[in-house]
Amino acid sequence: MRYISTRGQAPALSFEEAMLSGLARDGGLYVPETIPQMSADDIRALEGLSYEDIAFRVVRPFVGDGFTDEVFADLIAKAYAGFGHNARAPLVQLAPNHFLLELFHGPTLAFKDFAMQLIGQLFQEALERRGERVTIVGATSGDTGSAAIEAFKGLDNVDVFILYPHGRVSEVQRRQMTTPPEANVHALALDGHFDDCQARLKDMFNHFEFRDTVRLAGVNSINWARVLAQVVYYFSSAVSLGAPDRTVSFTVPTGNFGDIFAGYIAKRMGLPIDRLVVATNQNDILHRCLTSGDYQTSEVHPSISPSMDIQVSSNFERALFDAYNRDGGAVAQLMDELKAGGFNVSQGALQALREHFDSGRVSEDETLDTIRLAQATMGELLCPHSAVGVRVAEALRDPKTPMITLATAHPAKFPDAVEKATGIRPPLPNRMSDLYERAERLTRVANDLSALENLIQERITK
Ligand SMILES: Cc1ncc(COP(=O)(O)O)c(C=O)c1O
Ligand SMILES: N[C@@H](CCOP(=O)(O)O)C(=O)O
Repeated sequence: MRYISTRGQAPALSFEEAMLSGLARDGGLYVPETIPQMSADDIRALEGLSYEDIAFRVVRPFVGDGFTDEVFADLIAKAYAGFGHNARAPLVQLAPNHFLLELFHGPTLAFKDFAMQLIGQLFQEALERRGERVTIVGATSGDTGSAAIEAFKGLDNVDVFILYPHGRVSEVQRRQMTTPPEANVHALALDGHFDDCQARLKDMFNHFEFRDTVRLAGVNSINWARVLAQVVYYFSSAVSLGAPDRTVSFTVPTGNFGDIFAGYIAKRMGLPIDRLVVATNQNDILHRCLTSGDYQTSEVHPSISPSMDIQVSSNFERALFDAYNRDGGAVAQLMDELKAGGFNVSQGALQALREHFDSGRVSEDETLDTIRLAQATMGELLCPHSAVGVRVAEALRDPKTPMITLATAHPAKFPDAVEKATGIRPPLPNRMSDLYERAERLTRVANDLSALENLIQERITK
């Protein structure tokens, strides 16, 4: 299995090389050259298997021979052992034919743990075998950062630097990043918003001297392994509702487009998915683009679903690559236009995107109202991101097709919004109930590439 860049100029890599590299050297994102297929019988055979066994069967064909079957199965087992629910990703029924996929039972209470716990294991195994060390730099609007720190803290062959937008993440998210005492963890509070963090991260990848000196690696969803690990719960949930003999749809609270792109990969592999619905908050560039074809960035407006306060949606590039018939030159040109503010998707490509994706946008008041209603009518406490998903799903779903809405974070990560809507302040699980008493450690940083690079080089634990 080889991986190629969405901009068509970087060399093709193996799974392990693509995982350890992160961004391709032409600025593009790695995608598999071909998508492995699962037949209806292959999918039917997943019924009744554990989450770990499903993960093995879904992910294994993408990985190639870098890991033996035995080692790979062992790494999957270790990745999910710390989850607080036996099913790992349980389904809860919200209404007739509307289900909530709870993805917040991992160690940091957000869906990011599904991928981050697995790639933490894969990185460790690959780095030890190669005798290498890496510097991970991540950009976060709150959840990727905490999940990455949890997965990589204390490892000898990794330093992990997380850039988060100062003042724009929830207190729980910030404390999850700033309280781990391990010396290889560095929480950097950047003056700017998430898009600035992500842009500086990409600048570091495109600055080859720095990239090679620190042996830069990325664990954002620019890393293909992150997206791949998220494909699994599309299979596990659809199968438990009757796939492949029953078609389902998904609604996904969306920011960087990584999670919903994983659903698209599941569909391309053969999972019978009807619609993939993009649900955005007031930062609605994806909804505007899927509606009009116009992908124009504008100011980021802080919201009560802060993890989705994103305007430059990184993985949309992967979807565009397919929509433009895998023409890397066309994608590179769009990404150049994006630097000047935006681009227009061609009619053909827009039609190709609409074959799979629908979209909806939710205001702040509607988000609060949905949290309130879900609690009042179903006793279900939703985090604001999940509420955005539920609202859009209810508006757009076809009552005859089961709709699965992804619940991407635990309500206790966003207690202010949940309390405002319901009067209930959701408590943190026992294992992190002392989070507010732990000492914090962070560094304020300017939105300045060379200052950031210098700081990282000084801080790397040798
Ligand atoms: C809780 C939560 N929901 C939804 C999203 C959006 O996911 P994606 O960026 O993969 O579209 C994020 C951030 O990524 C998140 O942290
Ligand atoms: N919402 C994310 C933003 C980064 O997304 P990623 O999936 O590309 O890592 C976050 O919580 O950090």
